Amino acid sequence: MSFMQVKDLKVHYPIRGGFFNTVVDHVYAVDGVTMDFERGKTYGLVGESGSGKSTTGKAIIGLEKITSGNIVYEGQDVTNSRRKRDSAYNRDIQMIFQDSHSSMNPRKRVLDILAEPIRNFMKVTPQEERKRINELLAIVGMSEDVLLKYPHEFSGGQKQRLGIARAVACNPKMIIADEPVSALDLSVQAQVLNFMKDIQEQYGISYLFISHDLGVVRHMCDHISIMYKGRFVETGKREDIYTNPQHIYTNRLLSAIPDIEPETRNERKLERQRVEAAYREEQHKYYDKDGKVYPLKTVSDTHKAAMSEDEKEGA
Ligand SMILES: Nc1ncnc2c1ncn2[C@@H]1O[C@H](COP(=O)(O)OP(=O)(O)OP(=O)(O)O)[C@@H](O)[C@H]1O
Repeated sequence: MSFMQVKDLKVHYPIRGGFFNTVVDHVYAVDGVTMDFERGKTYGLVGESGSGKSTTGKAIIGLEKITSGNIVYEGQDVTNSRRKRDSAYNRDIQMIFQDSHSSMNPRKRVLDILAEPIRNFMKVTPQEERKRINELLAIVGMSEDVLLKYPHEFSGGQKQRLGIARAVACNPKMIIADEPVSALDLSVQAQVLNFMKDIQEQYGISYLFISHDLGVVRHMCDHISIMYKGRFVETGKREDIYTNPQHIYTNRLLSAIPDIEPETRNERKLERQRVEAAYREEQHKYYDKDGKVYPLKTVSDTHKAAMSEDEKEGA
């Protein structure tokens, strides 16, 4: 049963121009997308750069103005109340970004970064606030020493964990994760993704997981929409998207995933080496009109050979 629906969401940015700076056109960044979110599940939003994924996430949380469409949360239309600072919706729906560093105030210590959402949304005593901060530290597996540190003192993976701790501070129902691991090394990516999954299992959080990478999404998502130029070209369960993609664009994204099975990877590597070797060899050959092969060393040799053939013909 879904707890939140996004219906026919559109975000169009006006393009201004001309002498009077009037609206001459629009960027149709999001052009009519519909989504259903279920408790404890992960909804993947995948597409190439510029397809409208981030704008969708930001529009849902209230960081972008919606042109038309609706967001219904637990039966209430919240389309216009998303920007109210203290609304239940804003407490329940949180967002984490690719670059957690720039989403944290560099002049604030971890203590204040974690305390901020608690003060905004929980209305608790200072003792309760401190208790919650300690709980958050336990969730991310960090000691109290980190509380007096600043964001720049942490590695990328640690910062992303802190970003997640901040997002879960007020027991959200859903986290919108916009490319949460794409700035991290591969090994750290896996740690952060597993951490997100653990939190989901423990607290029943739903994710809207935004990524350009179908390989990463495969590990995380139950349901996936493929976005292209502001629209969904395909939506379905994870298994269906991976085993039976319907749209050519989905196929293209799938073919970009490096294979993770070691044997297949090895076979692919050998095949690639064979193709590359054959290609290199071809580059050093010149075929005349009758299919006779001449060895060539450089590209200019190719021209010379071709020219001499022409000269011969002209003679
Ligand atoms: N404030 C804005 N004004 C005008 N156009 C914008 C604005 N923000 C985004 N766009 C355009 O909207 C389209 C969708 O951008 P968006 O950032 O949502 O894509 P994306 O799929 O998240 O890509 P990326 O992964 O590169 O962020 C792009 O063409 C982008 O240039």
